[in-house]
Amino acid sequence: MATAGGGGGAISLGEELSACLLRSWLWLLCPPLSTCSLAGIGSLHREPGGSGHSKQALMLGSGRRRLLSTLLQVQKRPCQPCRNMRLVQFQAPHLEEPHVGLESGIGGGVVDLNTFDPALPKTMVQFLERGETALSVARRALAAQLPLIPRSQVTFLAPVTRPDKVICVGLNYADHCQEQNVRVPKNPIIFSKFSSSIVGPYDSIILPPESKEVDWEVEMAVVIGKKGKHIKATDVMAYVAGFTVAHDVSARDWQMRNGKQWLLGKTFDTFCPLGPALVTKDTIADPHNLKISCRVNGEIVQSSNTNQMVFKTEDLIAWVSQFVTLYPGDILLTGTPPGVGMFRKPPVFLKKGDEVQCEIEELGVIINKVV
Ligand SMILES: O=C([O-])CC(=O)C(=O)O
Repeated sequence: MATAGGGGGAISLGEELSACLLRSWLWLLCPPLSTCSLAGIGSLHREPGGSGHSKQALMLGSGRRRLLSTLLQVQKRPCQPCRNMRLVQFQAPHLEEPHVGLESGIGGGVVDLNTFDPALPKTMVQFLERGETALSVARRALAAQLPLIPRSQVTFLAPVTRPDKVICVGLNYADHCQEQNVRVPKNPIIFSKFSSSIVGPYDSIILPPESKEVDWEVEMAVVIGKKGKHIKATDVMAYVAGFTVAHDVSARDWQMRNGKQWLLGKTFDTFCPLGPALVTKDTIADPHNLKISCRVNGEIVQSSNTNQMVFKTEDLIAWVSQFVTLYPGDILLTGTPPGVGMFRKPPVFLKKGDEVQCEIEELGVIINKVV
């Protein structure tokens, strides 16, 4: 599993891409080895005659050995899906203010897009407002041999801060409806969080003294890329910038008070960790077929797939945009799978010292300590 920290080496994103291309090439030559991390290949290289894999390594011809050596020089840590475009907002000690960047794969270092092109805006909302112009700069940066800022020097902010809206969807997994004995809704159930609840992917969740029942909810979030109203389901993807991981932290006691308006229970400060990256839609194979999970103190509490969503991104955005204009940077949380604390027997709630990891395949993992 990907980790939040992990040292970024002094390699460039271009080199990392080359490693991926070389690895694909290696797959053609030697399929079983290509599924190992490059670090793994390193150990195969050093330990001939050990495991079955090592024997395979020994059997390689000189051409393949040269290829392996090249790979080892290029990168010695696992190569995560590095063709994703992973837009981030980050801060680093040498910067006066946060910048927009590219995360070089899950757990990798960061390319500073504002250094690559000083004309680019420094916030994601403004970056998205520039549309294709900004995205094409990011694409050029992805393809270039740019230096990476090591991950150890980077503080990640949420990929979007202060959007116009954070829209949420309730009861969007049939089995989450089942665990609370309610019917699957006929139309999406929409509520919201204030944007002040957004925090970064590794920031703390602050337990409010006003609540005794704070619960977890992993969710996939959609990030809007273009202004739109009355968007047809068939046109929705043209309005989507990409996807990220969200945690819809929920104070159950307050969710059910206040005339049963969910807002207060959902919008305490720090109740919307997001990130680490906005993965652009064109670089994800299928956002509606991704494993999604939540761990509390290392133990899996939610485990599902986004293919279980009742209403998919197209239906949700078509529905919501009947009522409100969507703007670049708006966030839509798409609902949580079963396994929340409130419906356990007995119920379980978050307490100080807990650590929650929300993970979605291809998108990444956010890790938030409860304080
Ligand atoms: O269970 C809730 O509180 C509703 C909700 O946010 C969801 O289903 O994702």
